[in-house]
Amino acid sequence: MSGYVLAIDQGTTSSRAIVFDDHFRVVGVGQQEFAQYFPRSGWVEHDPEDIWHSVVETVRTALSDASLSASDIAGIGITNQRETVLTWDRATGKPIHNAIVWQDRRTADICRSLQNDGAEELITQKTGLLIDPYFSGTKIAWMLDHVNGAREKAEAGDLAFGTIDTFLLWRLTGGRIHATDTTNACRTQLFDISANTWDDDLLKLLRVPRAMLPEVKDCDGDFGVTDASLFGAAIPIRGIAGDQHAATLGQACFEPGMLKSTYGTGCFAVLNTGSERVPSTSRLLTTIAYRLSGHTTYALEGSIFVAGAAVQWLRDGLGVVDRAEQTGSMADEADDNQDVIMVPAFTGLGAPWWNAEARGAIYGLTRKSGPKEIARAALEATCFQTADLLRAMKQDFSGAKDTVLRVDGGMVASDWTMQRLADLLDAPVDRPIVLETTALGAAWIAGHSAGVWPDRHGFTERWRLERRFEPQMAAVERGRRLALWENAIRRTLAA
Ligand SMILES: Nc1ncnc2c1ncn2[C@@H]1O[C@H](COP(=O)(O)OP(=O)(O)O)[C@@H](O)[C@H]1O
Ligand SMILES: O=P(O)(O)OC[C@H](O)CO
Repeated sequence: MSGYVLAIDQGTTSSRAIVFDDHFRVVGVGQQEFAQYFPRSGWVEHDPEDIWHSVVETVRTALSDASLSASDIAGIGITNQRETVLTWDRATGKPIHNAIVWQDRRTADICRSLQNDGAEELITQKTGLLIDPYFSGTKIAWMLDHVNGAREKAEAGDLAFGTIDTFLLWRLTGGRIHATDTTNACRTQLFDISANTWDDDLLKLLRVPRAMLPEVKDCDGDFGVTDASLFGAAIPIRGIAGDQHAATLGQACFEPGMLKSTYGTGCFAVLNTGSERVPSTSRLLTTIAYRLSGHTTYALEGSIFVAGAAVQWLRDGLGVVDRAEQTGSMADEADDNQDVIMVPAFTGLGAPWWNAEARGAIYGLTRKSGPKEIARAALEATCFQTADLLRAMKQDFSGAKDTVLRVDGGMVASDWTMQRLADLLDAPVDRPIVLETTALGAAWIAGHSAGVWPDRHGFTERWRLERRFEPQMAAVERGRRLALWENAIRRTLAA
């Protein structure tokens, strides 16, 4: 059988399909951005049909870019933006509402009342998560309560719930398979990460009918085959993982203490903690890193909602840049005597603060401040937030002490940001040659599960460093800047 594997990477702002050969080289790519809908302040939606069409079209583009046909592909791996919620009619396959995206804050009130009812302990004990609108549970309840007749239909088993992977799987298999994997399930707030099952107490608490839930499989489970009419031949679907979990695998973070951070729309740092759950005392998430062939590996995760999204805002909101890559040279030229600090809490603050109501702020503006200082502040905010996460990880897990950070995602193209990251973390930052690590991780699951790619040891040997960024900033300056950030965070939380 051929060693070609296709990864579908369905992200927050774009869908990508990438064909890899058996040397893990990219041989074909398709990519499409799609519309973001902001119907009200703090609400974020996607049109499910946009997502579906972008996936089908990018797969076709990637195949033709690679000069391959569907029958040349040994397996598909799906990876996706997590927590985003979809519900569709089982009979027609039609979604009952737009997808409610992970960034969406509309369920802040439901979360507050869960908190007031003292539900957090149960949720954290079973799921490793906290109460925040970020997760899927309250979003599903909102959809069932706000679409006419939805709750009754869901209880009767006529509606299906799914995160993006599940929706794509349903459509790709012509409505034959309703399933997800453990990494996507574990972000819903409905899944017991120790027992590896949906949990009745949580379903009751969040008012989600069991009849609408998908079957949960290991990441390397058998997810059926694509409908032959879509790409010209049926392709086996041999792997699924949420994007941050796939990136953890793509970065070959197989050993406890290994850490990766992905800088896309948001930033998600995942620290492998091995086969035991490690509870967090610093308000990080305990989550499933991956589950392969019946064995669960756990992780601590720090989730930041705005990273590259702040750069997008400079481009699309403020209009001070035409292209994201201009921000690096602007930051380089910014005035060193101005301490402009941005807290990009556009949709609240994630780890370790978890404040759904916080909103963005810029501090330290003077009459001399301009686009360059603001661009630097946007890039540096991502580094400051990562420093908060790393500090929390070191508190929670002794194996994180001398950790090197492996980075990936669109924003790591910025040398300025990576150097500032190493400076503020006071730790080395490693950027690999293959930056499509999310897609590569999904491809590895599928390739290995299909029997055409090597095991984790063979895969690890082939991980290649492109550049290491070593810390260069003087300790006094690092301390001064981190203090400026702490002050800015304190004022934002108090506002
Ligand atoms: N050179 C750059 N400097 C800073 N930010 C960048 C650069 N290139 C891309 N980005 C940011 O990276 C993000 C895109 O990364 P990507 O991994 O594709 O995101 P996602 O998977 O969330 O859709 C965008 O928010 C963009 O603003
Ligand atoms: O699409 P990304 O890369 O911003 O990732 C989104 C995350 O999975 C949300 O938890």
